[in-house]
Amino acid sequence: MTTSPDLLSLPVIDVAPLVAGTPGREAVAAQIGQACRAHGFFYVMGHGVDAALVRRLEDLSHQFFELPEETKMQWRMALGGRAWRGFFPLGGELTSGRPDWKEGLYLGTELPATHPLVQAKMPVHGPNLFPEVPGFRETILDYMAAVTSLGHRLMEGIALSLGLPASYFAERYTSDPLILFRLFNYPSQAVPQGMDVQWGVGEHTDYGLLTILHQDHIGGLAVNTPAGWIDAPPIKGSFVCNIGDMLDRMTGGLYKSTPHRVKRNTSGHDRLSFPLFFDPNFEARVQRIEGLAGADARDDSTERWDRANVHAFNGRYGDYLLDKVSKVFPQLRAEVL
Ligand SMILES: O=C(O)CCC(=O)C(=O)O
Ligand SMILES: [Fe+2]
Repeated sequence: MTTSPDLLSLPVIDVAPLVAGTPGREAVAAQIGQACRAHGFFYVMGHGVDAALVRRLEDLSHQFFELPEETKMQWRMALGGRAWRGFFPLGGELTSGRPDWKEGLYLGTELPATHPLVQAKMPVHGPNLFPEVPGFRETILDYMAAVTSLGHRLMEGIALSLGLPASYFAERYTSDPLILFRLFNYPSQAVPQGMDVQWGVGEHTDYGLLTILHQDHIGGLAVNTPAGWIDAPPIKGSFVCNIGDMLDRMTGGLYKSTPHRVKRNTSGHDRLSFPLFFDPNFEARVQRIEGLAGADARDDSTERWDRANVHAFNGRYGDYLLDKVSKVFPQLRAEVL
C-alpha cells in the first residue's frame, strides 16, 4: 500500500481571514477541520503575530539559558509554589516516566499575589518568576498576549469546523482561558553515562484544548499520525498547532489529541521552543459536544501513551491538569501541593 503524500506532511494553513474575521474564515475553518480529523496537527501562517516580537523572545531566551545553572536556579520552580512557575534544570521534567533532555522556564497568565484566586491558593494561578534579563518580562507578557489572542481566533475556527457557532468555546470554556506558557531549551549536550534519557521530550499528548508552538530553526519535533511517525520541521514565520486531550474528550474522539515527541538535540546548537497551552478555565467542567456525527467516544486507552481513557473524565479541567502535572514533576508535588 502506498501512502498519499499529504499524509506524510502536515498542512500549512493561512489563517489571515480567520484572524481578520472576514468571510473567508469558513474556508479556513474547513481546512482546520480536515487537519483535526486527519491527525490533529497543522501549521498556521498569516497569524498576525509580530515577527520582531518572536525574534526578541528568542534572543532573550538564549541570553537566559546561557546563564550558569546556579544563576538560573535563583528562579527555580520550588520558589513558585502553587503557581507552578519558574525554572527547571536539564533532566528536571519526566514525560512518560523518564527525564527529558531539556531545561525550561514555566510561565502563565500574570496574576498579582493580591488577586482573589491567588489569595484562595488556587493551583497554577499566580505571579510569574521573571528572570532578571532586561526586557524579558515585557517581551514574555507581550508574546503571551499576542498568542492568546490568536488562540481565541483559532478556537473560533475550530468551532466553525464542527458546525458550531464561532463563540461556542468562548461561551463555555475560554472567556478566561487557562494559559500556561513554557520556554524550552534543548541543549546539544551528551547524556552522562548511566542516565536513562532517550528523548528531548518523550511521547505524550497535550492536556488541554489547543497548543500553539513556536520552534526555532533546529527541528526535532515528530508526530505520531495514522500513517506513522512524521517530522514537524521548522517553517519560518509559522506556529505549529495541535489539539489536546480536552478537545478529544469534547468531540468524542472526532478530533484526536495526537502523540508527539522531540528528538534529543545533537545539532551542536541549542534548540529553543515555546509552547503556549490555550486551555479551558481551571473551574470549567468539560462536557461532550452533543450531536457530532462520527463521534463515538471509543475507549482507546490501550493504544494511548498514558493508557488513559479521556472520554471517562468528568470534572474540572484543573483537576485533570493537576493529575498530569504532578506526574511530570513528582518531587514538586510533595513540596508544593
Ligand atoms: O518542543 C517542542 O517542539 C514540543 C514541546 C511539547 O510537545 C510540549 O511542551 O508539550
Ligand atoms: Fe506537547
